[in-house]
Amino acid sequence: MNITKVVVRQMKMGLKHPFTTSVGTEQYKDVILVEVQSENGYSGWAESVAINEPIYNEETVHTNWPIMKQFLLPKLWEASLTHPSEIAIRFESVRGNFNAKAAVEQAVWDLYAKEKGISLKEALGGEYTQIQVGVSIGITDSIDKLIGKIDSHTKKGYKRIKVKIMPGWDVDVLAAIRKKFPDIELMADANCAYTLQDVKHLQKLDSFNLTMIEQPLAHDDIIDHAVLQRLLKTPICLDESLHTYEDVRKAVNLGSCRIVNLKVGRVGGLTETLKIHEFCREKGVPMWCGGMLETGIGRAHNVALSTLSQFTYPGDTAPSSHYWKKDIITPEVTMENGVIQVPEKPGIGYEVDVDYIDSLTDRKEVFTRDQDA
Ligand SMILES: O=C(O)CCC(=O)C1=CC=C[C@@H](O)[C@@H]1C(=O)O
Ligand SMILES: [Mg+2]
Repeated sequence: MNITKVVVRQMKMGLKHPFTTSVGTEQYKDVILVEVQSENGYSGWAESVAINEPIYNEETVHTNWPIMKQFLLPKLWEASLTHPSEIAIRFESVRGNFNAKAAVEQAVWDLYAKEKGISLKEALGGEYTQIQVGVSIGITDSIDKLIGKIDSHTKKGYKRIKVKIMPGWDVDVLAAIRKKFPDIELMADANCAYTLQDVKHLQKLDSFNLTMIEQPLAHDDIIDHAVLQRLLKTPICLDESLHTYEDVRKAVNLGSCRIVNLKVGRVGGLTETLKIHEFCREKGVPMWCGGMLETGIGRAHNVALSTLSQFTYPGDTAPSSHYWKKDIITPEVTMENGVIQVPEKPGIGYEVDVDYIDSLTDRKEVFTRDQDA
C-alpha cells in the first residue's frame, strides 16, 4: 500500500438524546475523521473517539490534531506498507495518544481491506456473521424515566441493558429495575465513581444478578480492583483502566477483572486489539465491544471487530438511529431483533457519505507525502 494523501476533518454532529454518565453529559459530538488515500484510488476511513473535554481520558479532539500532524502522519510516508500492523510498530515511539493512533491505524486497516477486496471482518479473522447488540442508557432525571427507557429498549430487542451508576444513583435504581425486569441481561457501568471505601456498599450490588460491574474504581487502577473483585461475587469488567495488551495481561493475572470491555480507540487500534483478543482467548476471558457514541464510521469498525470469536457478550453497538437523526454512512447500521448483520463488502462495508460529512465539517487539512507535515 502506497499512501499518497491523508485528509483529517473535524465535524460536529448533534446527538438525538443527551448522554449522561457519572463524569458528565454529552449533547453533541465533535468528531475527528481520518481518510487515508492510496495511489490505487482507494480511501480508508476511521474516526477518533476523543471527545471535547479530557473527562474520559486525557485526550481531546484538540490534542489529536497536532499529534497526528506532527508525529503520526509523517510515519505513513516512511515507506510503503505491506500490512496495517506495521503502523502500530511505527507508532510505538509515540507515548500514549491512543485515540489519535487508533484513528490513523484503523483507517489504514480499512484501506488495506479495500485494496485486497475483502471485508474488515475477514482482514481481522472475524467469525460471526451477525453480532448481538446491547445498549448503554445514560443517567436520567428519575428512576421512572429510566424504567421507561429500559422498557422501550427491551421491546426493540436489545440483548443486554447497561445502566450507569454512581453514589446516590445505584442500589435503589437497580432494585427498581430488577422489580420490573427480573430476567433481563443487565449490567452497570460506574465510570470510576467509587473507591475501596465503598466496598460494603458495592457488595449490595451482588443481589441484582448483574452480568458485570464495569469500572467501579479509578481510571488508572488495577490494584484496588483486584482487592474489590475478591470481595464481590459479580464479575468486574474494566474499561478506562485498560490501554494496552500489557495492561490487560496484568489486570487478568492479578484478578482485577474477569471481563474485558474492548474499545479499539482506547487501546490504540486494531493491531493491539488482536493481541488483546488472542490473550483473552488463551485465558478464557470473555470480551465485548465498548462504545464511545461513535458515528457510522467508528460503528462500522466496531461491528467488524465484534465478529472476533472471544467477543461473547453483547457490545455497546446500538444502530445508527439510536444516536443520530442522519448518519454519515449508507446504508446506516441497522438492527433486527437485537442483532446486526455484519457487512461482507470490502473494508468497513458501508459507503461513506463524503458530501454530508463536508457539510458538517468545521476544519479540514490535507496532508501529502511531499509536504512537510
Ligand atoms: O457508545 C455507546 O453507546 C456507549 C456509551 C458509553 O457507555 C460511554 C461512552 C463514552 C464514555 C463512557 O462514559 C461510556 C463508557 O464508559 O462506556
Ligand atoms: Mg465504560
